[in-house]
Amino acid sequence: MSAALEQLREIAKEEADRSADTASKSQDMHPHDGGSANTRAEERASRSSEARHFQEHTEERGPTSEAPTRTTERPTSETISTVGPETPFAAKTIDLESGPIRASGPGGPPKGTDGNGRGGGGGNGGGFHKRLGPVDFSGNLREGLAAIRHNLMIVMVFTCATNLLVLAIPIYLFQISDRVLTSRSLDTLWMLTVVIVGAVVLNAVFDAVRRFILMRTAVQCAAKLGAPILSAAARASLHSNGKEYQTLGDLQQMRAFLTSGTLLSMLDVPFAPLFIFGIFLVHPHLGSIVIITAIGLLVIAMINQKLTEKPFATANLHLGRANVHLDSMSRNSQIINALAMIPEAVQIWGRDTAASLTAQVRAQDRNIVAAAFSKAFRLLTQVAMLGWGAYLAIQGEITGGMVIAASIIAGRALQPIEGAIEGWNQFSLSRSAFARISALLKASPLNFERLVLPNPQGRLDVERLLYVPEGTKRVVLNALSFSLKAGDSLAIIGDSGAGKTTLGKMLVGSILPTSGAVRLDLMDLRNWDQRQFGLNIGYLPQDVQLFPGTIKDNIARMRPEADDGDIYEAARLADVHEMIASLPQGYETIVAADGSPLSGGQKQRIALARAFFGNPRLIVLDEPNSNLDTAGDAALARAIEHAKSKGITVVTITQKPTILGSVDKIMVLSQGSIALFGQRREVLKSLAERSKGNRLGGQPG
Ligand SMILES: Nc1ncnc2c1ncn2[C@@H]1O[C@H](COP(=O)(O)OP(=O)(O)OP(=O)(O)O)[C@@H](O)[C@H]1O
Repeated sequence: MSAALEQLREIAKEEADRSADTASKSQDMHPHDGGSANTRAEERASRSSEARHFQEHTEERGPTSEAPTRTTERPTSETISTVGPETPFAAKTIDLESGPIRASGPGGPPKGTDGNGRGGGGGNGGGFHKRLGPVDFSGNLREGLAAIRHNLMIVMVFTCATNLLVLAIPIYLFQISDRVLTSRSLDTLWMLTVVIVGAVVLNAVFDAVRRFILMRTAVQCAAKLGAPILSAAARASLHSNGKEYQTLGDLQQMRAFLTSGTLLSMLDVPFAPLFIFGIFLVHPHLGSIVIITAIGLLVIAMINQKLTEKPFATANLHLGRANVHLDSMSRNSQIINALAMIPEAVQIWGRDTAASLTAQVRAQDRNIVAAAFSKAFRLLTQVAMLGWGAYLAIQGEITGGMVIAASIIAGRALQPIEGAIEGWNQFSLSRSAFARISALLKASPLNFERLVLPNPQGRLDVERLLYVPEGTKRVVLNALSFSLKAGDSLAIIGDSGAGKTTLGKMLVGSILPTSGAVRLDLMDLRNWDQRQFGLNIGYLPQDVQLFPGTIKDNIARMRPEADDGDIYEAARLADVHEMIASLPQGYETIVAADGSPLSGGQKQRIALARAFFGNPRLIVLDEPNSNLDTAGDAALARAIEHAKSKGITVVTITQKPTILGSVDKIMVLSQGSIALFGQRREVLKSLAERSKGNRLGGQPG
């Protein structure tokens, strides 16, 4: 056991002596206090017999390494909790009394409920939270798709018009060479010219209109799906390393595709057969030349796709790594500068960037060669069309005007085919991007609307909690079971790596157990409406991060509609008002992403106020005093007292013994299992006895 625990045992011993003293004094002082004195004596007797039983039980079982098993048994005051594998302490639940509680008192909703189903900030344990409106990401996706489809249909009408109008030029050329030049009629020339100019202008306008519509469609799509994607990604990242956030990049990819030339080419492709059919009507030989060219272009594109697929994938992989590294550099810029790590950091980024660029160059080289081939192939087609057309004209099978018109129409038929083929890669990337967006939005647990429950009172039940991180075989938390009544305060202590932080995260639902359950007011955290749950809890993580913004914003959890009174109340509850008042800009002090200009301890205390904001019913504080001085420690103790007086359930994870004086219960966690759990005095006494026993036995603690 660590020095910290040794220190704890000393405190425990002192506390045990003190309490024994007080008990005997109180007995002396109330010799005739019949009923209550007897009851207290009985209680003590029962506790000491329980302690003996605990000792015997421990000796019988000794340390075990049994695998965690699931049970439906609920912990009661008599329940003895599971013993963890090879724990230095035998496990014993000294006090797990906690009966079911009612969500609201008999006389209607408790204080703090406005009776209208609102409450937002938590209220005084009753009432219903304010809904933000139903979340329906699948609906958002459907709406986004419907908007795209609707706009694409309008664009298709304009595409149809532009494809017909594009025939104006070949028809003009055909008419000039075969009619105007032979008849030498200026009137016909004027009339034709006026009609064609009108057609060309109209064509340009229609083309612009369809581009306008596509551009707005892309914006509409991003506006409709951006927020749902970010919300769903934030939720999904709970189970991963945050890769879901990249789905926002997928939306960018989709947006780029919607405004790209590739989409326009694809919309034009259905008209290509019509043009080719027209050329066949002019002469089957010319039509065949166009068909052969289209097939040739397709073959070149397929070969290109095959040759560039791998290097493009490699380039993206390395680019992703370089970006991750860049992100980490920007977050750790201070340490990079302080430890003179800039050359190494740049070198790591440079290695991935160079690998990405090398692969890109390889892919682009092949792309350029393929593009040159298709361009040459298309130009040679024009030559073939004109040459073979001239031959056919000499043979008298077609006119000169027909040759020129067929050549222009061939160009128009091949252009979208070539564009679509060239952009196929972009199309397939966008299709995969859309599939990822769709999967993320449809599978998001935020879609499932939960029953709106009364705001919790703060009862916490942890049942057979097992946590084995994904991809590992390490049992971090092993069959933990305990209960806290609303308003209880618990300190979790234990060696470094015992699993305290992991348990804290599980109590606030930021990681989910492999099996077992954490229940707030009897409801499994997984079944709480997430917003309602978040509004009713407070959490101070070990690694405190503040958001860029004012202190006021940070305490109010960045809620723009937060009430000034609630912010002050949170600061007062966390005992930080005085500290904030001493800052030159007070609550309006702007905090940067790295927390400056606040010190580590000040940051921690602002985060404490954030945890208290909105009158939560459960607060989990992970090492809240790791950066605090004596004054900060005292303020924290007062904050816990405030919370107790407000009936807030507080769980404090700590390595420092100073906080123990302010809590009702203590849990000693060892190697992922509960070694001791119970009323503060009992646990401290037990620790003291153990320490004494170990000293007498000459064993190390
Ligand atoms: N995702 C994970 N993958 C693998 N191991 C993990 C994971 N999360 C936690 N652990 C391991 O579980 C153990 C408990 O970690 P945890 O952070 O909960 O300890 P702790 O008691 O809070 O320690 P400290 O007091 O030093 O903060 C550690 O050994 C840690 O390496």
